[in-house]
Amino acid sequence: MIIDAKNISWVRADHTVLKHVDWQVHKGEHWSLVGLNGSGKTTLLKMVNGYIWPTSGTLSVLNRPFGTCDLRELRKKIGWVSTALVDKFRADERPETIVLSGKFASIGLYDQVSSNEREKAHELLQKLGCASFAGRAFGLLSQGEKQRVLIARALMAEPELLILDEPCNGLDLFAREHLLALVAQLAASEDAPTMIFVTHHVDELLPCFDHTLLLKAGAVFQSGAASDVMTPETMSEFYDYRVSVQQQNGRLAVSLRA
Ligand SMILES: Nc1ncnc2c1ncn2[C@@H]1O[C@H](COP(=O)(O)OP(=O)(O)OP(=O)(O)O)[C@@H](O)[C@H]1O
Repeated sequence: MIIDAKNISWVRADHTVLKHVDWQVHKGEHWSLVGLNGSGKTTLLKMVNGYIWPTSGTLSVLNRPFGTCDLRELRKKIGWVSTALVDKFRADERPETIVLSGKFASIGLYDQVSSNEREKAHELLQKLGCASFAGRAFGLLSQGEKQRVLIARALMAEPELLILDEPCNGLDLFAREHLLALVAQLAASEDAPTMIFVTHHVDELLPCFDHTLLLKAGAVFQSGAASDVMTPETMSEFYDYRVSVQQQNGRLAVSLRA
Protein backbone atom coordinates (compact mmCIF):
# COMPACT_ATOMS: atom_id res chain seq x y z
CA MET A 1 0.00 0.00 0.00
CA ILE A 2 1.36 3.43 -0.92
CA ILE A 3 -0.70 5.51 1.53
CA ASP A 4 -2.92 4.15 4.28
CA ALA A 5 -4.48 6.96 6.30
CA LYS A 6 -7.08 5.90 8.84
CA ASN A 7 -9.20 8.52 10.54
CA ILE A 8 -6.43 11.11 10.71
CA SER A 9 -7.02 14.55 12.15
CA TRP A 10 -4.71 17.48 12.69
CA VAL A 11 -5.66 20.04 15.29
CA ARG A 12 -3.94 23.40 15.82
CA ALA A 13 -5.09 25.53 18.78
CA ASP A 14 -8.86 25.66 18.33
CA HIS A 15 -8.72 24.90 14.61
CA THR A 16 -9.13 21.40 13.22
CA VAL A 17 -7.26 21.56 9.92
CA LEU A 18 -7.79 17.91 8.90
CA LYS A 19 -10.88 16.04 10.03
CA HIS A 20 -11.08 12.24 10.17
CA VAL A 21 -9.41 11.70 6.83
CA ASP A 22 -9.42 8.16 5.41
CA TRP A 23 -7.34 7.66 2.28
CA GLN A 24 -5.98 4.46 0.78
CA VAL A 25 -3.71 4.66 -2.24
CA HIS A 26 -2.64 1.37 -3.81
CA LYS A 27 0.32 0.72 -6.07
CA GLY A 28 -0.61 1.16 -9.71
CA GLU A 29 -3.15 3.93 -9.03
CA HIS A 30 -2.58 7.58 -9.82
CA TRP A 31 -4.58 10.06 -7.76
CA SER A 32 -5.67 13.62 -8.13
CA LEU A 33 -6.13 15.66 -4.97
CA VAL A 34 -8.63 18.42 -5.59
CA GLY A 35 -9.74 21.14 -3.20
CA LEU A 36 -10.29 24.86 -3.03
CA ASN A 37 -7.84 27.19 -1.28
CA GLY A 38 -7.46 26.33 2.38
CA SER A 39 -9.09 22.89 2.11
CA GLY A 40 -6.05 21.16 3.66
CA LYS A 41 -4.23 19.72 0.63
CA THR A 42 -0.79 20.99 1.64
CA THR A 43 -1.33 19.93 5.26
CA LEU A 44 -2.26 16.41 4.16
CA LEU A 45 0.80 16.17 1.90
CA LYS A 46 3.11 17.50 4.62
CA MET A 47 1.80 14.67 6.72
CA VAL A 48 2.38 12.08 4.01
CA ASN A 49 5.97 13.36 3.80
CA GLY A 50 6.39 13.10 7.56
CA TYR A 51 6.89 16.83 8.20
CA ILE A 52 3.91 16.92 10.55
CA TRP A 53 2.30 14.21 12.61
CA PRO A 54 -1.40 13.33 12.88
CA THR A 55 -3.01 14.50 16.12
CA SER A 56 -5.10 11.34 16.00
CA GLY A 57 -5.55 8.41 13.66
CA THR A 58 -2.93 6.19 12.03
CA LEU A 59 -0.82 6.75 8.96
CA SER A 60 1.36 4.42 7.01
CA VAL A 61 3.23 5.50 3.87
CA LEU A 62 4.99 3.01 1.55
CA ASN A 63 4.11 0.32 4.09
CA ARG A 64 6.01 2.15 6.82
CA PRO A 65 3.78 2.95 9.80
CA PHE A 66 4.45 6.37 11.34
CA GLY A 67 5.87 6.00 14.80
CA THR A 68 8.04 3.02 13.90
CA CYS A 69 9.84 4.17 10.76
CA ASP A 70 12.74 6.51 9.99
CA LEU A 71 11.03 9.46 8.30
CA ARG A 72 14.24 10.68 6.67
CA GLU A 73 14.61 7.33 4.94
CA LEU A 74 10.94 7.43 3.93
CA ARG A 75 11.34 10.90 2.41
CA LYS A 76 14.06 9.62 0.09
CA LYS A 77 11.39 7.45 -1.54
CA ILE A 78 9.01 10.35 -2.09
CA GLY A 79 9.45 13.05 -4.74
CA TRP A 80 7.59 16.28 -4.02
CA VAL A 81 7.58 18.83 -6.84
CA SER A 82 6.08 22.20 -5.99
CA THR A 83 6.60 25.76 -7.16
CA ALA A 84 7.79 26.53 -3.61
CA LEU A 85 10.94 24.56 -4.50
CA VAL A 86 11.83 26.74 -7.48
CA ASP A 87 13.18 29.62 -5.38
CA LYS A 88 15.45 27.39 -3.36
CA PHE A 89 17.94 26.86 -6.18
CA ARG A 90 20.68 29.31 -7.14
CA ALA A 91 19.99 31.19 -10.35
CA ASP A 92 23.41 30.28 -11.77
CA GLU A 93 22.99 26.54 -11.09
CA ARG A 94 22.89 24.29 -14.19
CA PRO A 95 19.90 21.98 -14.72
CA GLU A 96 22.25 18.99 -14.72
CA THR A 97 23.51 19.86 -11.22
CA ILE A 98 19.98 20.37 -9.97
CA VAL A 99 18.86 17.01 -11.32
CA LEU A 100 21.92 15.28 -9.82
CA SER A 101 21.19 16.86 -6.42
CA GLY A 102 17.91 14.91 -6.42
CA LYS A 103 19.95 11.77 -5.80
CA PHE A 104 20.99 13.16 -2.40
CA ALA A 105 17.82 15.14 -1.63
CA SER A 106 20.05 18.20 -1.27
CA ILE A 107 19.77 21.74 -2.56
CA GLY A 108 23.16 22.12 -4.24
CA LEU A 109 25.53 19.28 -5.04
CA TYR A 110 28.09 18.39 -2.39
CA ASP A 111 28.65 14.72 -3.09
CA GLN A 112 30.78 12.98 -5.68
CA VAL A 113 28.74 11.69 -8.59
CA SER A 114 29.58 8.71 -10.74
CA SER A 115 29.56 8.73 -14.52
CA ASN A 116 26.48 6.46 -14.37
CA GLU A 117 24.65 9.02 -12.29
CA ARG A 118 25.65 11.78 -14.68
CA GLU A 119 24.37 9.68 -17.56
CA LYS A 120 21.11 9.06 -15.76
CA ALA A 121 20.65 12.79 -15.13
CA HIS A 122 21.13 13.38 -18.87
CA GLU A 123 18.60 10.70 -19.73
CA LEU A 124 16.06 12.28 -17.37
CA LEU A 125 16.66 15.74 -18.82
CA GLN A 126 16.03 14.22 -22.26
CA LYS A 127 12.92 12.41 -21.05
CA LEU A 128 11.48 15.64 -19.64
CA GLY A 129 12.23 17.58 -22.83
CA CYS A 130 15.00 19.67 -21.24
CA ALA A 131 17.88 18.76 -23.57
CA SER A 132 17.84 22.03 -25.50
CA PHE A 133 18.40 24.16 -22.39
CA ALA A 134 20.36 21.74 -20.21
CA GLY A 135 23.44 23.99 -20.35
CA ARG A 136 21.62 27.21 -19.49
CA ALA A 137 21.53 28.72 -15.98
CA PHE A 138 18.41 27.73 -14.02
CA GLY A 139 17.55 31.38 -13.32
CA LEU A 140 17.21 32.04 -17.05
CA LEU A 141 14.67 29.26 -17.63
CA SER A 142 10.96 29.83 -18.05
CA GLN A 143 8.57 28.65 -15.34
CA GLY A 144 7.57 25.62 -17.44
CA GLU A 145 11.21 24.70 -18.10
CA LYS A 146 12.01 24.98 -14.39
CA GLN A 147 9.10 22.70 -13.50
CA ARG A 148 10.34 20.07 -15.94
CA VAL A 149 13.86 20.23 -14.47
CA LEU A 150 12.37 19.76 -10.99
CA ILE A 151 10.39 16.71 -12.08
CA ALA A 152 13.59 15.25 -13.55
CA ARG A 153 15.29 16.02 -10.20
CA ALA A 154 12.57 14.20 -8.29
CA LEU A 155 12.90 11.16 -10.57
CA MET A 156 16.67 11.00 -10.03
CA ALA A 157 16.03 9.43 -6.60
CA GLU A 158 13.78 6.77 -8.18
CA PRO A 159 10.85 7.62 -5.89
CA GLU A 160 8.03 5.18 -5.28
CA LEU A 161 5.66 8.10 -4.82
CA LEU A 162 5.77 11.32 -6.84
CA ILE A 163 3.71 14.29 -5.71
CA LEU A 164 3.10 16.97 -8.31
CA ASP A 165 1.85 19.89 -6.26
CA GLU A 166 0.03 22.32 -8.56
CA PRO A 167 2.65 21.81 -11.26
CA CYS A 168 0.81 23.95 -13.83
CA ASN A 169 0.79 27.06 -11.63
CA GLY A 170 1.99 30.05 -13.58
CA LEU A 171 2.25 28.19 -16.89
CA ASP A 172 0.75 29.51 -20.11
CA LEU A 173 -1.55 27.26 -22.14
CA PHE A 174 1.27 25.79 -24.24
CA ALA A 175 3.72 25.25 -21.41
CA ARG A 176 0.92 23.62 -19.43
CA GLU A 177 -0.02 21.22 -22.22
CA HIS A 178 3.64 20.39 -22.82
CA LEU A 179 4.12 19.57 -19.14
CA LEU A 180 0.94 17.50 -19.03
CA ALA A 181 2.00 15.53 -22.12
CA LEU A 182 5.25 14.68 -20.33
CA VAL A 183 3.35 13.61 -17.21
CA ALA A 184 1.14 11.35 -19.37
CA GLN A 185 4.28 9.84 -20.92
CA LEU A 186 5.76 9.29 -17.49
CA ALA A 187 2.58 7.58 -16.27
CA ALA A 188 2.72 5.25 -19.27
CA SER A 189 6.30 4.17 -18.62
CA GLU A 190 6.89 0.79 -17.01
CA ASP A 191 8.83 2.14 -14.04
CA ALA A 192 6.40 4.98 -13.27
CA PRO A 193 6.08 5.86 -9.60
CA THR A 194 2.62 6.21 -8.09
CA MET A 195 1.63 9.82 -8.74
CA ILE A 196 -0.49 12.34 -6.88
CA PHE A 197 -1.50 15.42 -8.83
CA VAL A 198 -2.66 18.34 -6.71
CA THR A 199 -4.74 21.01 -8.33
CA HIS A 200 -7.61 23.48 -8.06
CA HIS A 201 -8.27 23.04 -11.76
CA VAL A 202 -10.11 19.89 -12.78
CA ASP A 203 -9.41 20.56 -16.47
CA GLU A 204 -5.72 19.78 -15.85
CA LEU A 205 -6.46 16.20 -14.87
CA LEU A 206 -5.18 13.63 -17.31
CA PRO A 207 -7.00 10.31 -17.79
CA CYS A 208 -4.08 8.53 -16.07
CA PHE A 209 -5.26 10.09 -12.80
CA ASP A 210 -7.86 7.41 -12.40
CA HIS A 211 -8.65 8.13 -8.73
CA THR A 212 -9.68 11.35 -7.06
CA LEU A 213 -9.81 12.65 -3.51
CA LEU A 214 -12.02 15.70 -3.07
CA LEU A 215 -11.03 17.61 0.05
CA LYS A 216 -13.34 20.23 1.47
CA ALA A 217 -12.77 22.21 4.67
CA GLY A 218 -10.27 19.61 5.89
CA ALA A 219 -12.54 16.60 5.38
CA VAL A 220 -12.84 14.04 2.60
CA PHE A 221 -15.87 15.09 0.58
CA GLN A 222 -15.62 12.04 -1.65
CA SER A 223 -12.92 9.72 -2.93
CA GLY A 224 -12.62 6.81 -5.31
CA ALA A 225 -12.56 6.12 -9.03
CA ALA A 226 -12.41 9.46 -10.87
CA SER A 227 -15.34 8.46 -13.08
CA ASP A 228 -17.54 7.98 -9.99
CA VAL A 229 -16.39 11.12 -8.22
CA MET A 230 -16.27 13.67 -11.03
CA THR A 231 -19.97 13.72 -11.81
CA PRO A 232 -21.97 16.95 -12.25
CA GLU A 233 -24.02 16.10 -9.12
CA THR A 234 -21.02 15.48 -6.87
CA MET A 235 -19.02 18.41 -8.22
CA SER A 236 -22.02 20.75 -7.81
CA GLU A 237 -22.36 19.70 -4.19
CA PHE A 238 -18.61 19.98 -3.72
CA TYR A 239 -18.50 23.54 -5.04
CA ASP A 240 -21.87 24.52 -3.52
CA TYR A 241 -22.72 25.75 -6.98
CA ARG A 242 -24.39 24.16 -9.97
CA VAL A 243 -21.72 23.13 -12.45
CA SER A 244 -21.70 21.05 -15.58
CA VAL A 245 -18.94 18.53 -16.18
CA GLN A 246 -18.06 17.62 -19.73
CA GLN A 247 -15.58 15.18 -21.22
CA GLN A 248 -13.21 16.65 -23.80
CA ASN A 249 -10.59 14.34 -25.30
CA GLY A 250 -10.43 12.29 -22.11
CA ARG A 251 -10.12 15.40 -19.94
CA LEU A 252 -12.86 17.10 -17.96
CA ALA A 253 -14.18 20.60 -18.35
CA VAL A 254 -16.13 22.10 -15.47
CA SER A 255 -18.20 25.19 -16.10
CA LEU A 256 -20.59 27.20 -13.97
CA ARG A 257 -24.28 26.87 -14.74
CA ALA A 258 -26.66 29.75 -14.53
N1 LIG B 1 0.36 25.50 11.30
C1 LIG B 1 -0.90 25.85 11.17
N2 LIG B 1 -1.60 26.30 12.23
C2 LIG B 1 -2.91 26.65 12.11
N3 LIG B 1 -3.60 26.57 10.97
C3 LIG B 1 -2.96 26.14 9.88
C4 LIG B 1 -1.59 25.73 9.91
N4 LIG B 1 -1.24 25.33 8.66
C5 LIG B 1 -2.33 25.48 7.89
N5 LIG B 1 -3.37 25.97 8.61
C6 LIG B 1 -4.72 26.26 8.12
O1 LIG B 1 -5.27 25.06 7.62
C7 LIG B 1 -6.09 25.30 6.50
C8 LIG B 1 -5.63 24.43 5.33
O2 LIG B 1 -4.39 24.91 4.83
P1 LIG B 1 -3.62 24.21 3.62
O3 LIG B 1 -2.42 25.05 3.32
O4 LIG B 1 -3.38 22.79 3.96
O5 LIG B 1 -4.69 24.32 2.46
P2 LIG B 1 -4.52 24.07 0.89
O6 LIG B 1 -5.68 23.24 0.46
O7 LIG B 1 -3.18 23.53 0.59
O8 LIG B 1 -4.68 25.54 0.30
P3 LIG B 1 -4.09 26.21 -1.04
O9 LIG B 1 -4.81 25.57 -2.18
O10 LIG B 1 -4.44 27.64 -0.88
O11 LIG B 1 -2.62 25.97 -1.06
C9 LIG B 1 -6.02 26.79 6.22
O12 LIG B 1 -7.15 27.40 6.79
C10 LIG B 1 -4.75 27.22 6.95
O13 LIG B 1 -4.84 28.56 7.38
